[in-house]
Amino acid sequence: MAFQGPLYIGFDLSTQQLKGLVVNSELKVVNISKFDFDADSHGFQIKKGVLTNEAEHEVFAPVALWLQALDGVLNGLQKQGLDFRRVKGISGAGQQHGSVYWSQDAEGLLGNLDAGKTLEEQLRTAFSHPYSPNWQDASTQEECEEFDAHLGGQEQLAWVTGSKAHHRFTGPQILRFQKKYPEVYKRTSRISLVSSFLASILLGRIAPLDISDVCGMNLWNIEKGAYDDRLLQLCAGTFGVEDLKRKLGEVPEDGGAHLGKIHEYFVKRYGFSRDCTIISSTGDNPATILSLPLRPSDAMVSLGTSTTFLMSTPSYKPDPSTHFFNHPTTPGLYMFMLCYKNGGLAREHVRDAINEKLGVNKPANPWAEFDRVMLQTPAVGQKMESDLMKMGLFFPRPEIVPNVRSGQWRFNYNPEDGSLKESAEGWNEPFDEARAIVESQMLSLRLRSRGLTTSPDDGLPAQPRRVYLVGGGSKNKAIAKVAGEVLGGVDGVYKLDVGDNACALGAAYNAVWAIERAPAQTFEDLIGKRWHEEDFIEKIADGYQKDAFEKYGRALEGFEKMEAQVLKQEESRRLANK
Ligand SMILES: Nc1ncnc2c1ncn2[C@@H]1O[C@H](COP(=O)(O)OP(=O)(O)O)[C@@H](O)[C@H]1O
Ligand SMILES: O=C(CO)[C@@H](O)[C@H](O)COP(=O)(O)O
Repeated sequence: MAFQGPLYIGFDLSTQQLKGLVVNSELKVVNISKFDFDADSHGFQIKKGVLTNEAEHEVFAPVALWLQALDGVLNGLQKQGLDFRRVKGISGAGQQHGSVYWSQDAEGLLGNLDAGKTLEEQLRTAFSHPYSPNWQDASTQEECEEFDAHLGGQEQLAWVTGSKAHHRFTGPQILRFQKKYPEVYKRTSRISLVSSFLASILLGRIAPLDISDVCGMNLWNIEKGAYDDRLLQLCAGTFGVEDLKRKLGEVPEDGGAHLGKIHEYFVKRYGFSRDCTIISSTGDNPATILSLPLRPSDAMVSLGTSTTFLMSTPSYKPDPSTHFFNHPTTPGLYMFMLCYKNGGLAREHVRDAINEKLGVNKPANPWAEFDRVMLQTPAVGQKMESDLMKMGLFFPRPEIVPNVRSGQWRFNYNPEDGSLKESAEGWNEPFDEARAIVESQMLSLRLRSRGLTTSPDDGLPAQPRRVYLVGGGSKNKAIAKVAGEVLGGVDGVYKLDVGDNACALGAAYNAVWAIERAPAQTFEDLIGKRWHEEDFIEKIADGYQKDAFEKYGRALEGFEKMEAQVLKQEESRRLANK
């Protein structure tokens, strides 16, 4: 008879889909089920998982969509024959910063779910507001300015909360919500993050916020390990700090906290055991660093809808252009993060323009031409050393780092004399843009992470030891090749065997650790002992190559100047339009 040991589910509630991934105690993946929001949902006018109100730069997602998706994923696992009785623990990961506003009826409805109905059918009135502001939202410029000013400046806010104010961060979002919909805010009984929303549904009562994900709000004082009352005061306005504290609830210190047993709904409808434990759910990026025993010298690049760069580090060095979060499982460690809005969708724009120009219609692999053209294009578009370097910024959506409006900028840079000119002269559009967009994204990562990398060996420049690619784009070996040339990584560029499911895998590992750990055993220790590199990762590209790394080092100087010039131009434009 087959091994009948315990199983663990990790959910990933991201921008464009919900995934459920099942592992056993040996960390092997046994089932995956996916619900694609655009393709598989019904009744929502969403595009790429979200709705937009361009006039106010709002981006938001219908919460009911996620309820439909959760039943959808569980149905999918059931069809695959998963024996739900074996599932001992469930953890999850949610797209970061999004907030869910619960109505006064929420606790009653959650506690009395009827297994004969879908979640969507019975929880429609559990929300005081039907939408969750999405991380791509850019409607909170005014609120961000208030947050940054409140503690004396961006540096101070970054020092206290790990980040300066960002449009998508939940504190500025709640402040705007509270001002825009005061009556709804008043009627809101609780506020969840997307991660704790997911845990709440599984528990059948409102779950606490997670110790790492709470750092994505601009409200949590990382050093004190508590909400910062000054920031809560700003956020809550006339409604007061105590009311907001009640709405947000407690935050357990333990990222592997056992929140309680799964609700009867899931026992009756899907056949879960009553003994199945719900573990704290974290943010999608914190969960991603849990998909392997990451060392402080390694870097992860998540090529999802957003591009994120992640490191686990013992040093807390906050800066207005980066993010620090509490590590999701290990006190004393932090997660360093860079986050870009213009990741996968921006690359898709270039891909589609190339396919259109070439008259390629609905190809089996939509990335084939993008990859071919990118690999044929020389680094920074320089056919000869004496050519000018081509570089640009490609932002179909307003960007986070640097904080600029949507737009495209193309430049020519002369590394010999350091001169830089905004010009598309010599650019063969859209073909040169395939390499330029990937280089641009990678150069930005190298620029902003260099303070955290160290020299891996005598005589080698500071760089990551390994670069792990995860997320949808990690399937792409051409992108991996350019990533290695720009970022380095002496040990090479790797992808996880689970491909674009790293985030769900990290959540599942969190559940394994939370249930099976010995007293005081760390996540790294437990997962490290069970993790077999040869089974779980694949080297897909070389990392450090001296000549390429040095060339991109020269390009980096031009890139930094280019960003500064665009920011200056934009500032003048903004002032002129005031
Ligand atoms: N072969 C590929 N090459 C490059 N990018 C890809 C490829 N396959 C998928 N992607 C990108 O992956 C993105 C989705 O990534 P994923 O991690 O699944 O998304 P999410 O942000 O919802 O977690 C898509 O926007 C797409 O651009
Ligand atoms: O805003 C951030 C991180 O700060 C995003 O990374 C979101 O967490 C959404 O991620 P994906 O859906 O792209 O995985």
